[in-house]
Amino acid sequence: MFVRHIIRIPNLSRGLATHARPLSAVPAALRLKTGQSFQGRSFGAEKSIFGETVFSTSITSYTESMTDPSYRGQILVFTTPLIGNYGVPLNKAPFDSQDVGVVLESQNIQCAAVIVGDVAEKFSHHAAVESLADWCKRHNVPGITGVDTRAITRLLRDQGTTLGHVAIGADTYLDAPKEHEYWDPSAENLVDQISTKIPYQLNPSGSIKIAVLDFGAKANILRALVRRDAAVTVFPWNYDFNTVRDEFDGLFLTNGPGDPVHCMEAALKLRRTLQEWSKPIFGICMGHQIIGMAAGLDAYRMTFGNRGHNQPVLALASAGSIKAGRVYVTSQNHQYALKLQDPFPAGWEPFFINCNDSSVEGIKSTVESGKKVWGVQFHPESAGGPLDTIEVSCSQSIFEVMDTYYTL
Ligand SMILES: NC(=O)CC[C@H](N)C(=O)O
Repeated sequence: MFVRHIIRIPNLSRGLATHARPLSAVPAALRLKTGQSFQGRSFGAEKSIFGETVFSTSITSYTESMTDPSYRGQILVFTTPLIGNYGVPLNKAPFDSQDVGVVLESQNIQCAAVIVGDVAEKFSHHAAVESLADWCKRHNVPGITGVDTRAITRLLRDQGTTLGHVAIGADTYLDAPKEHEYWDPSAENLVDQISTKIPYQLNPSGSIKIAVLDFGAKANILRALVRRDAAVTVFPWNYDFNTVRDEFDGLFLTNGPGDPVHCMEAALKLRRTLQEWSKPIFGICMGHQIIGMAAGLDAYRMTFGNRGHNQPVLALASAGSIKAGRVYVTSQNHQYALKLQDPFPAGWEPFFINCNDSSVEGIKSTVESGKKVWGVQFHPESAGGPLDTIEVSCSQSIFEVMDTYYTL
């Protein structure tokens, strides 16, 4: 009996530590436009790139963060020292009417590069099929390991998000780029590069019809809608929803990369929707910023933004299962925020506020306005991140907006 039991143990071998290919000793350096430089070793693609250097305080979910389209153009520094220890899963789900066909947040790695203190050369997870280094190599994304990410983070916290150059191999011996050579992703309309070009549908036989404006949607946002049996139609970010709005029960605006000012066109179209349409509208992150701009609020660039899965937000109003005065721990990834102005535009009120920096974390239409509109700066759909707001906040997404304000 005992022997038989032991013989079965190899079934568990997928969960045991797996050795990835040993890392190369190719030198690598992160050079910041402000002059500082950090030397380390290359992993992933041996290719030098430019980008905007940001840090994330998330402890897990490097695979979800790296495939989140909102990280496009960014050099992502992880403050957690050991990254890669559970490898990378096969990023494929059945591509059918229910799903966009991935298990992570999009098909590709979206960030421009990753910077880690110590990349794991061994990985261990039952779903892992490759190492972080091999995954980066396959996607032509460079990484640097062996740098003091704490020092980089302290710098970025003081001087703000900074343009950077990831130099690999021979490039590390060359002079740092001149100031004007640094590429600034926020000057481009990144949303236009990533948004779907043509409308498509998920779960067409769903019981409630939701239109989604795609600014660079994380897959889990679409899954969250389908899971609640929505028939989801995903439109390009600048599609004029006003031309089809009679066919829908609700409108959802997704997350997305870059400066929201490039999407002013969408905010202006939404302004008309807000004036003429009274069905529920809900937005996450970029979607929330677009709703705010349509309502007449300004968006501004924060010093270093908020990226991580441990951001506390205070609810200022009660609505649905949200209780005023409660703090919720949330997942975030943003550089811009809506300006807290006093008074708020007529018919609107702040909904959540960040406990660390007092930035606006949510807005909503007032009950008196008769509208049913919410936006949250954080990611209630939480992939990755704490599940706190999945249960208790507006993460019930547009459905909770609907439940809160009217019965379907
Ligand atoms: N995750 C997002 O949607 C981010 C929104 C916007 N690109 C920002 O950085 O603030």
